[in-house]
Amino acid sequence: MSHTCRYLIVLILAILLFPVAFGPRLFLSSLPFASLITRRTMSSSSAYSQELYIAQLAVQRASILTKRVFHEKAKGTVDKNDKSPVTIGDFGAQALIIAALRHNFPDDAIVAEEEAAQLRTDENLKNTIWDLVRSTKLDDAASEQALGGAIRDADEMLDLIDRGNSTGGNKGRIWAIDPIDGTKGFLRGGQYAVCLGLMVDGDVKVGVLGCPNLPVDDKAPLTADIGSNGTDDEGHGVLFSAVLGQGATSRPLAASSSEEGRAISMRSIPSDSLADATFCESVEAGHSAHGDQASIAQKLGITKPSVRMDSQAKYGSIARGAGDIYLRLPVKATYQEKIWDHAAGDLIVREAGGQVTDIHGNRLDFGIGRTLANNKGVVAAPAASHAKVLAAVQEVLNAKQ
Ligand SMILES: Nc1ncnc2c1ncn2[C@@H]1O[C@H](COP(=O)(O)OS(=O)(=O)O)[C@@H](OP(=O)(O)O)[C@H]1O
Ligand SMILES: [Mg+2]
Ligand SMILES: [Mg+2]
Ligand SMILES: [Mg+2]
Repeated sequence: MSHTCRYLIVLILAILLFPVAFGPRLFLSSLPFASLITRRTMSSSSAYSQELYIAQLAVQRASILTKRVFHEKAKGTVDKNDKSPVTIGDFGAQALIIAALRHNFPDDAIVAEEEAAQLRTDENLKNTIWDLVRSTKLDDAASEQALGGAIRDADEMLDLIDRGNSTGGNKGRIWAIDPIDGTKGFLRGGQYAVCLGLMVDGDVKVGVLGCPNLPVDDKAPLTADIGSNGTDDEGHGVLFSAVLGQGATSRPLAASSSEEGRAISMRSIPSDSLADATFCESVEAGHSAHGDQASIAQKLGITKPSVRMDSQAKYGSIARGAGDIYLRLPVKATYQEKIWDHAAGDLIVREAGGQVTDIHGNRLDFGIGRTLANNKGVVAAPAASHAKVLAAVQEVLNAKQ
């Protein structure tokens, strides 16, 4: 074998073995769009890793938009048919999340809270939202590219918002979006959450909650937070995530996508010492029955006052042990809870060691449409004490009949 031939063989072997010797991450990082490629390749080992990655980025980007609305804009509040408020932040965040999902998972169905009908007849409102949407981007260009980049024009934005009109069900892949959960809290400067969940055949597999006004610190004490906060300072903004069977995590909402989440878990409180527990409930008395909830707490020997906060921030807070129990007892027998108000939070709490059921003890059924028509109310607690909490719920409700 000639020298040249030997030299060529050594060179070819060196090229082939380089990635093995120095690790695929190093090799891939030398290619264009490196962070995107490494992220996709390296995280593909666990189930739903790509869905989680995109969902986290989409929620981060939408949260940037909602914070901009809070700080920079008149909120553009309009009343929906049911008299609940919706703001330019709700529409804009929904458009951005759906754009990211359509780019990455074009065949998936989407159930989202808002619709574009009002924007189609109000040019001013449409243009204000379009202005926000087209100018809201993630700082990191590779992450922005992973979400598919900019939406083409205002009309495409309206069509994207209306892509969230799936009827839901228990077949196939369906995303549930609440672009701003706790809109009233958002308007008050209190708690709100940007919520995204993926259901497959009716079962929630991935859940992500962006909570811009919760403390980053998982150990921060839970305080009733009914407004005037909206500080958005250094210590606020947390992203909760969970994948079925893989646990739940939290990380700063402003963190880069390469930052690993911290594992979170519910406090383990023995069912015979619930007196120390902290329970959370809605701020709005029209959304859950404060009186019944107070009676249940009393029955359980809970002495601390309830912590009232808006939105699925309640699920995130109990999942990281800042609180323990979330009670949402129906005010009106006819109200059907919406799947986007619970999908992400339900999974995050269960993956953190909790149990979530309705007042009858049934798991929430996300597979029958846009609402939880098979369920009434919500009872979320650490798995070991859920039965005791549920018994107290039923005693109080039965005594009323
Ligand atoms: N009557 C009734 N009963 C129960 N729930 C209702 C009711 N009406 C509205 N909603 C939904 O409540 C969502 C707000 O969540 P919370 O109740 O947890 O927060 S709040 O304290 O009331 O703001 C809120 O979500 P957003 O609209 O996304 O803010 C509503 O979907
Ligand atoms: Mg709403
Ligand atoms: Mg909601
Ligand atoms: Mg909402």
